[in-house]
Amino acid sequence: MLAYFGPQGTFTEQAALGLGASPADLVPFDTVPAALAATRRGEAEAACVPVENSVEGAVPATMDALTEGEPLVAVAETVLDVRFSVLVRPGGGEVKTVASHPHALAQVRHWLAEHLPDADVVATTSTAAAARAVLAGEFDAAVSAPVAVRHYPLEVLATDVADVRDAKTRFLLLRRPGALPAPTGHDRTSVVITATDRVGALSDLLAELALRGINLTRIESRPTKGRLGEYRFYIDFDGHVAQPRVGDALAALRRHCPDTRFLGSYPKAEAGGPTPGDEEFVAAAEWLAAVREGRGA
Ligand SMILES: O=C(O)C(=O)C[C@]1(C(=O)O)C=C[C@@H](O)C=C1
Repeated sequence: MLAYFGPQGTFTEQAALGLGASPADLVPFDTVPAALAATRRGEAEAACVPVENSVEGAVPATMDALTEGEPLVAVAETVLDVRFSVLVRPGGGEVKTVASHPHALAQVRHWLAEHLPDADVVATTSTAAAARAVLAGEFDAAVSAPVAVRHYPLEVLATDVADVRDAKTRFLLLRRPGALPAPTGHDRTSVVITATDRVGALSDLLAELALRGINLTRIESRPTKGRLGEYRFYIDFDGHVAQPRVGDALAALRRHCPDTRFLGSYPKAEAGGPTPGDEEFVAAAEWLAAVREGRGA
């Protein structure tokens, strides 16, 4: 069973299918924490959840759920283009209320102001939950994934709705810790670190990556929910932990901050340049071994 952030017809369902899940294996959960909890309990083999959007940024529910509870690690990612359809009940009258996931609403703010200026905007747990609620008569219109209309007998009021062209959302496939995906040469590593409160703490962490020629691809912070001013940093960087330079960097991060959680090394969805090779790291380790054994200098 593969858990995903549902119900049927979410972007996340499409992401899970794009990652090779078979439709018969997919089981929807109404929230990201619920999909991850089913995976932690072993009821689901893996969970597919949204992690960040190019317009609205990180999905806080996913970030928090990744640090609360037993560790899960990402084994794959995928990126989807995000454009919405606005769905209404067939023959439905005036649109007085429009519903969707907060991330979706944030991506169509201008469109709503122009086309449905008088409608009340209501947040739902997901874009597909909004479509389901429109069908049930709770709201008049839903901002949904285009595929939602295949699952819910609604009418399409508008297609291709997006304030920002080329908006994209990134999704992760997460499992309980186990064998890591093999390095491909185009990988990403994710960690979450609770930085200690001292001068230069974050700069020291980032320097460990820079010193080893590792490209930082994302950094986000979330409060620890403990003391005001105490943060967790979600850091993504190029490379796979199996590579000497990346493994070295990860150990250094862990030395700085014992509260470091590994969130996975997995192939990148979008091809970038290959991660720099590790030849000089391997050569230096061999040289050091020789020095220690009295074979070299
Ligand atoms: O509600 C959905 O359809 C989702 O899969 C969630 C989500 C998100 O969390 O950003 C995914 C893609 C879109 O950016 C809007 C909503």
